[in-house]
Amino acid sequence: MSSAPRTLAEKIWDAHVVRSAQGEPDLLFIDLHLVHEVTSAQAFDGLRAAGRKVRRPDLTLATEDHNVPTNPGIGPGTPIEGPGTPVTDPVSRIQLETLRRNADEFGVRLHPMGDPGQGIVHVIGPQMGITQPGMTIVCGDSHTSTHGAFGAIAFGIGTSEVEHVLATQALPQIKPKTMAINVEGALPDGVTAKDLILAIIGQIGTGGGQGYIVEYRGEAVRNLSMEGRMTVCNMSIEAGARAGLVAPDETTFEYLKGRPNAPQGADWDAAVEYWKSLPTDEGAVFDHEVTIDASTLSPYVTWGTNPGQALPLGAAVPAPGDTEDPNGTERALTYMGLTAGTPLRQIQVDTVFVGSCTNGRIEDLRAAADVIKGRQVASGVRMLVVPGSMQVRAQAEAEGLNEVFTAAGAEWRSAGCSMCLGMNPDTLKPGERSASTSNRNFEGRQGKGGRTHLVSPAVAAATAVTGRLAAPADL
Ligand SMILES: CC(C)[C@H](C(=O)O)[C@@H](O)C(=O)O
Ligand code: SF4
Repeated sequence: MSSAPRTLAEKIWDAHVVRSAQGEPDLLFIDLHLVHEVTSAQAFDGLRAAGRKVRRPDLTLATEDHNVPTNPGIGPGTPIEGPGTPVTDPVSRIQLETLRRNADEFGVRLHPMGDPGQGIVHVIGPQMGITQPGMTIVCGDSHTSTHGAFGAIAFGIGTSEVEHVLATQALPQIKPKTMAINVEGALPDGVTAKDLILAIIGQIGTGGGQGYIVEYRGEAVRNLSMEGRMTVCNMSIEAGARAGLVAPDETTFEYLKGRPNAPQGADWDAAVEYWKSLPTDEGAVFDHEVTIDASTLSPYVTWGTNPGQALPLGAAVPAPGDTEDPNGTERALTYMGLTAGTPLRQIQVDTVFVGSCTNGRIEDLRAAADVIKGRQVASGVRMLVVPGSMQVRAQAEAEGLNEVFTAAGAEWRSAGCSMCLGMNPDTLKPGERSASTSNRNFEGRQGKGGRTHLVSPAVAAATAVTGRLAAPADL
């Protein structure tokens, strides 16, 4: 092996190449394959048709997340069909039934709706300690980049690739280029990981990461919790990046230690020693570098229909002529029903959603609860708080956060993707406007005709109180 300095991404990549040939993609070994109901059915069909088995069921984990309703009463044994099922949409039911049949037939572990281990695929991996530094992780889901927060190469794949990984536990991949995003200085008080990633995408654009694995570096990133790092890595894909990662450090080890699937005893010590060898070497060269001054940031919100259309909350809706893409801005403003020059703080919402794989973890719920505690959701506003997993839900309940939310007039729900996207009953009606802690504000994302402003959990909670886009400092 060469002794030239390497980046974190290059080290993980090199350690997983099982076959490399000039002019061909590398064949990578995959350490963890996550599966959900939306992108797996055809892959299992393909295996069945070819008479193949799942090569490594021990490295494969499935959950139900996109199609599950989040009615408060859902628990172990809640049926997905028959009288009394909360699953009313036939397509959702078929997808859930199919995943259950496939998991059973192919011997894949599955956390079904209502199971205490169930949750959004990108929330349960980390919470189980199954997501670890140095790994290669794939899932038929673009936000697989979330797991990069642990110093893993984690990326979304298509359904034919899902089939390939199920059959072989390997995947041919062209090596992406490397980019460093250096976030220097400290985030000011009240500025969160979500604001940081919205600011980054606002700066580099939704195509800015295309062709790259991004490593987030610098003081502000080092100071983020694991939850915050997951929020940042989660949205790498919204900047077009193949993956996003953060070097493992004491924060990572502290988070993992003692989790059910984390190594133990001597194995733990050996793992930590290996993980400590992963960070980018002094002198390693990235193909591209971007520097962000954290101290200049403030709470960010989106005004348009892609995550790059983000501005500080103190700004106003831009005029088409003031942007690089006047036509795109014009179209976004029309869809969003906004007028150029309107201060963002004057935008009124009728729905607030706290949840998703971006901001549905315990720390996110704590941040929202902190703001809403002792206050009331504004009249005419509906606030949904949806834990990213049943375990997050249980923990939040143990901390009394559910009572904080319900006392404020918010709805406390069961775990799932929920209003992040319109694949389950939690949707916006045409023309409704949300402040949402999720990651995509595309046209129709939260329901046909729905309008989405992406925000942090703290901004979501403050917005619920005032009924207009607001930060906690405004209350
Ligand atoms: C349904 C799934 C394929 C999709 C994705 O890949 O990201 C979804 O999770 C999303 O967030 O849009
Ligand atoms: S929470 Fe949203 S972004 Fe995350 S996996 Fe579900 S639908 Fe995709």
